[in-house]
Amino acid sequence: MTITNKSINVSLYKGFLGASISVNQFDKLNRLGEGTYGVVHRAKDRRTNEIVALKAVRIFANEKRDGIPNTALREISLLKSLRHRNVIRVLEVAVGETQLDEVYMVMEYAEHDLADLIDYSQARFSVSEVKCLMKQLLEGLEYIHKRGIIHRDIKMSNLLLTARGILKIADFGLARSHTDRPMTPGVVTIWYRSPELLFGTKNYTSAVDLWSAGCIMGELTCRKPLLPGESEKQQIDLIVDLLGAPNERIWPGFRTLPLARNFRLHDLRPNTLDRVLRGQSRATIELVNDLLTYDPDKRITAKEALRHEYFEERPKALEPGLLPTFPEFRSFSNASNRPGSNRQEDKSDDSEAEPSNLVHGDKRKPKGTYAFEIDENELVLPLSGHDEERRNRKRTKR
Ligand SMILES: Nc1ncnc2c1ncn2[C@@H]1O[C@H](COP(=O)(O)OP(=O)(O)OP(=O)(O)O)[C@@H](O)[C@H]1O
Repeated sequence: MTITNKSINVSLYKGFLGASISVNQFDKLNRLGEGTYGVVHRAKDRRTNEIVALKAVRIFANEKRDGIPNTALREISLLKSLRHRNVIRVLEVAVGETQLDEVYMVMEYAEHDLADLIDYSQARFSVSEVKCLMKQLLEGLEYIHKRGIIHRDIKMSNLLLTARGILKIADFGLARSHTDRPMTPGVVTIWYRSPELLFGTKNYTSAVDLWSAGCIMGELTCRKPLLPGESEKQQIDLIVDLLGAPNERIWPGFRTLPLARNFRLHDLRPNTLDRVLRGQSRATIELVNDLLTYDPDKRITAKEALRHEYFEERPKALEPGLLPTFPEFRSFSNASNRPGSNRQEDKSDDSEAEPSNLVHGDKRKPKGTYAFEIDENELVLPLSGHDEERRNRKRTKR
């Protein structure tokens, strides 16, 4: 179904969304977070006692009059059609008891998002753990790209992680089926934004998600954001510092991009990725480089990346079930702050046989004591020193 209008009437959306149930079937437990398109709660399904994530789909006042905005419908219908282990599953759609324009997405629940794990638990992933996460991210991307869907907002906070180590790509609020129509630039969070978007292209492809994946891989590997720009200009400067300047030779057509003229790029800068990733294997540096290729047409695809030597060489990707768990984070996901994880420091020689610092299965108690109960509603905990970085990380579309 193609949606062309700004919104769709309530009378139509029921058929569009399929059968829906009342939101009263769910007990809200705690607030997980809030994105541009709505508040997300952890909730219990009264019928089954299953824990789910309940996302209220925000309907902006100006759109409310006409029914459900097509951005919401787009996300819901897209997600409902997707079935992949690494893509968050929409289980069903719930509506308000009396108001039909209150729409909630009932999603499978994932305990963490990677932004929180990095910011609050200061999770330090070993090589085989990073490989495990990257493999899952690329598998999810391969799946959606094969279906003509571009996510466009791949970032740490949109990568959820279940207690069983399964990475789930979430938040398709900005996703859109890939067509030949020009699309609006400026939609990927700036740290993970591809150069073609920064230079104002209107005809971008699924390659934008692979650039973001390169930034994620670099960040997980270096344990700090690779390109934490504060503005488009600074973002481009950081990219040029890291990779050297783009030019017509390595990126044919670059000069014709709408904003390319606005930037003075110094041609002689070398690519410094190997310096930034010092100590990593050649294959690691090569794959990040392939993902961070200026020319989107030459950028590696998800399918190709999965066949890269990086995944062949040792240490191999860990099985998801062997990823560390962060038990004290459970049920707190996305509260204002959280205690640290019970992971030990990464001693890491990345032995694939016995992954370090893991809390397999987990019977161990988290270190430290916490002055609150697990199922508290709307937890508000003290803020940590990571808040500035978190604010930036969470900062989104401009
Ligand atoms: N299925 C889920 N299970 C657990 N937590 C979730 C789930 N979906 C979303 N969340 C949490 O809720 C937060 C808000 O999610 P949402 O997708 O609405 O916005 P966002 O990605 O943070 O921001 P934006 O939509 O503006 O890019 C996420 O950061 C995530 O931690």
